[in-house]
Amino acid sequence: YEKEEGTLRELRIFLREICAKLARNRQFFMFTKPVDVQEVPDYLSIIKQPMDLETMMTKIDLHRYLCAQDFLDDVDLLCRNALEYNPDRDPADKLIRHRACSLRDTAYTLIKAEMDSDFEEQCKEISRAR
Ligand SMILES: CC(=O)c1nc(NC(=O)[C@H]2CNCCN2)sc1-c1cc(O)cc(O)c1
Repeated sequence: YEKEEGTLRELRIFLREICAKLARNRQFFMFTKPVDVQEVPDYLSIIKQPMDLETMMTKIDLHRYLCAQDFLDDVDLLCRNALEYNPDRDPADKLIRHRACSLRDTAYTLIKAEMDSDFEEQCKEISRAR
């Protein structure tokens, strides 16, 4: 059991570094904090499950991610929300869609490049057993 806790601790350290790296990228500034409903009043009428990088960092500390794919599921949600809220040919919409896709691709590439595949397998095994 202690070994499992060690594995999950290592996963949290790894995910914090990935999340911090994404949040440092100025291209992703609009995804770093929850959408401000003062600025974007109709947001919650369109997007039912908001997600952002600050919320994801908090979820790491709350032990809500038991494997890297759980984290990437929230990256996918963040990206889908941006595509849904910004569907038009309007250049502002296109730019936000492009940035959202770039964030998603960057997250997958960083994790695949820096994560041991059998480490992720161990995490998934722990996740399945709980
Ligand atoms: C994150 C997101 O999906 C988002 N989308 C926007 N879209 C628009 O403003 C498009 C919508 N169609 C008409 C032309 N404007 S603004 C915005 C946003 C940006 C921030 O800097 C902070 C924040 O909280 C939210």
